[in-house]
Amino acid sequence: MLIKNVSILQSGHLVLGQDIRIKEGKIEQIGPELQKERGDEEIKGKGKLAIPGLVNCHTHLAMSLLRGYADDMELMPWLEEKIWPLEARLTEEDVYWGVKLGCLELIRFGITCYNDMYYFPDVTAQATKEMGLRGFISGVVFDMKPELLSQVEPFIKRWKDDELIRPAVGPHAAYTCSEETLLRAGEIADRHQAMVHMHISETWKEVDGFLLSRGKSPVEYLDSLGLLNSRLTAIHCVWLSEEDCYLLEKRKANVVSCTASNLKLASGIAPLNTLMKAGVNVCLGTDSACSNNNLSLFEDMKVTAIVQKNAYHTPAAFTAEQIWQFATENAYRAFGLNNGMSVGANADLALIDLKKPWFYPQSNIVSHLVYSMAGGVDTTIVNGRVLMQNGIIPGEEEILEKAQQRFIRLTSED
Ligand SMILES: C[C@H]1O[C@@H](n2cnc3c(N)ncnc32)[C@H](O)[C@@H]1O
Ligand SMILES: [Zn+2]
Repeated sequence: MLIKNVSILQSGHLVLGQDIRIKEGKIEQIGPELQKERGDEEIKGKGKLAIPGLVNCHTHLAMSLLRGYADDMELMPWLEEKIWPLEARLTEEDVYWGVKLGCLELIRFGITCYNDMYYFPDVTAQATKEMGLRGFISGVVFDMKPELLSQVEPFIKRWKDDELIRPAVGPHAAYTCSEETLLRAGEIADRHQAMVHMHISETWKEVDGFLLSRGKSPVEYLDSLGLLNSRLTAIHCVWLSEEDCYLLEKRKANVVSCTASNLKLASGIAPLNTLMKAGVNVCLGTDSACSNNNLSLFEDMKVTAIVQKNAYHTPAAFTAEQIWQFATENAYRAFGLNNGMSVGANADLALIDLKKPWFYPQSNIVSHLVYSMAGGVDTTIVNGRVLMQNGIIPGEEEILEKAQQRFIRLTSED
């Protein structure tokens, strides 16, 4: 495949007139006027910017079915009164179509890889594979459904050799898993060198509860169980002490901020500047479409930037370049992905139409991507396969209809 005459970013500057050759899922060559080889499919890149795909580092993709279902509530009543009762009725088919609906949205926002935690992880993995995205999929584990713990290792074994799916372990949170469950989840992950995906210190009530009952913050408690390491994605981390930040750095854990979701649930604002100063690898996730309520990292990049500036009382707290790194390079580091606009990297790319008013005047493009971007991308490619071209995703109509039907079935008993 040859993407012709496209613009790319080099050290933040726009370089026009580049061709990108993709072979066997990798970027093989980048440069001006590459020769078309026989059988090369050609994609017209004129007027477009090619970016390395974004990574959404925290999702519950199937919850796209519940968009708009429970707004304007705090986390625990939201979970206990609305979400968990409804999830008790979820079937595999609901998850299948919910994930596909979520994949459509990821593709439209130039996200080529995502980190998910949910029920029926085999179904999530299967639907993701059919949609063509790269996914780190964790089977959720908590004590409300004790059978989940024994299901996670067989799930990892079934998917561990897949090209695009990386199975992982998702202990839901320290407040929903016993010490025993957390230790078992950690052992399974260690045995398979799998990632661990966990909600940590999301609300003040959670942290306060741990300080009172154990005399430790959730981060300190999880460290005492050996769960903090470079294979951990610590989601939310809103209520951290400075000591927590340094401990996360010492253990090389990755922190994923879900700024919009945290704001919408009124959970608070994560101390990202303090984490950055401590040297922690910070990434971004949307959380689910039921608490965000979309899966756009462009929106989360902007919200994160402007909220952090206010939290630290200075617009200098974060630059557009730093925020852009959260959604790209930092995420690639967290998941060990060889992504980027370079030869040999995974051909996980998105093309963005630059002929839009929000990209003019064409000056500081990274600033435009973080602060001005509206709408979605034009074309999305994962592992060298085109998932959307010029805004068209094959099969989209059916997925939208099926998602509507599943939602009606799910909520008919409410
Ligand atoms: C995987 C499990 O996590 C729940 N879930 C969804 N969003 C959040 C959140 N912000 N915090 C904690 N749990 C959440 C899902 O509803 C599901 O029960
Ligand atoms: Zn979550």
